[in-house]
Amino acid sequence: MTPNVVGRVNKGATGLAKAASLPSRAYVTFLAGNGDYVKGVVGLAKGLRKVKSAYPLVVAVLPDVPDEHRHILINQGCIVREIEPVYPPENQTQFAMAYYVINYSKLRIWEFVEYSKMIYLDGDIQVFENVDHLFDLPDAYFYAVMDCFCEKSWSNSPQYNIGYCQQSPDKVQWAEELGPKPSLYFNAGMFVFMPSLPTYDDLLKTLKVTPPTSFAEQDFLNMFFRDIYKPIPNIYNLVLAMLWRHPENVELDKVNVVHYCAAGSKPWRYTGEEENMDREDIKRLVKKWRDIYNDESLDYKNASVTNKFMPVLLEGGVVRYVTAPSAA
Ligand SMILES: O=c1ccn([C@@H]2O[C@H](COP(=O)(O)OP(=O)(O)O[C@H]3O[C@H](CO)[C@H](O)[C@H](O)[C@H]3O)[C@@H](O)[C@H]2O)c(=O)[nH]1
Ligand SMILES: O[C@H]1[C@H](O)[C@@H](O)[C@H](O)[C@@H](O)[C@H]1O
Ligand SMILES: [Mn+2]
Repeated sequence: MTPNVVGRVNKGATGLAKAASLPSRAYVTFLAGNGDYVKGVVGLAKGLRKVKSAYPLVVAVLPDVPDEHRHILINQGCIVREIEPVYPPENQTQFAMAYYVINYSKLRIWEFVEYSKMIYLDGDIQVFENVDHLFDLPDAYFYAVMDCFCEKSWSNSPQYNIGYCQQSPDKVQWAEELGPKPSLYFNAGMFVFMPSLPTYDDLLKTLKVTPPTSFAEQDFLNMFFRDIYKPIPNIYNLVLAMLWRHPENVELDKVNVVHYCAAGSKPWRYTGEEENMDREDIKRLVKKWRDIYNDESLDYKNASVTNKFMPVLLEGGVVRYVTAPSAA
């Protein structure tokens, strides 16, 4: 099989030949509905451009994303791919938090096998440093950042109830009477994975016989990839609650990727009124996101030619996206 191609092309034909031997890689995010998450994805596309990521951003959109939003994304250089929704087994959605049920559809990204490796990023994530090196992590593992159990969103869990968090496992010890200590648990807003049709089939088959739980596909992915999960440092997905729950574990100046997942922290609708939102560090991070979102020089149409993805026609008429040849 011809290897898939996405890569930085530096110089004309030599560059293309080189690109043809590169594995194909892309960032991928997920978009549902006609609300304002499209702003998050635009911010993310511009953030990836700002840090000169060599790989495109694929947006997996549900059918309910309006054309107008799809056009906004295409005009920002994104590759828009429609996916069908995935629902948990019938009549069982009450066990997952309603807001998260739609996230099961994220499982469709395992079908994107024209890419050999992808980095999934939620639409409420921003990248402040280039993290392309994460694509070079050894294959065959599932990489993500460990979550924190201290926010109210976890209040239905035994962890929250006894005050146990894997981020500070010595503060409150796991209570053995609750059963075996839970495996390491990741936040599913960011992960490095390898699309694969056998894995995709297995994911969907397993989902059919797995009762939904509070954090929907996040719980499911944690269960499914338990044996190959490798934690990576929290600089690759800073869950904002870490700033007030585990400040000793955070080196803010080293953080590459920020996840605006705390209640009230979405930068495109931030008011500062919710709990913890008037912190100086939060205000600074929201401003950093907004500066990128509002920076017109980062719009695809204004981006320098070396930082744009261009479709090229390869042998067999296959279209792949590569960055444009530099003018040099
Ligand atoms: O109306 C919506 C809601 C969500 N999303 C997409 O779904 C993602 C997940 O939603 P949130 O970012 O609002 O959720 P959280 O970060 O609080 O949720 C976390 O837990 C979820 C459990 O389902 C998912 O695993 C999610 O990736 C993980 O970051 C969004 O970023 C966005 O990409 C939309 O497009 N439209
Ligand atoms: O994915 C969820 C979500 O991001 C919540 O906002 C956060 O409190 C949880 O820790 C996390 O598991
Ligand atoms: Mn999120």
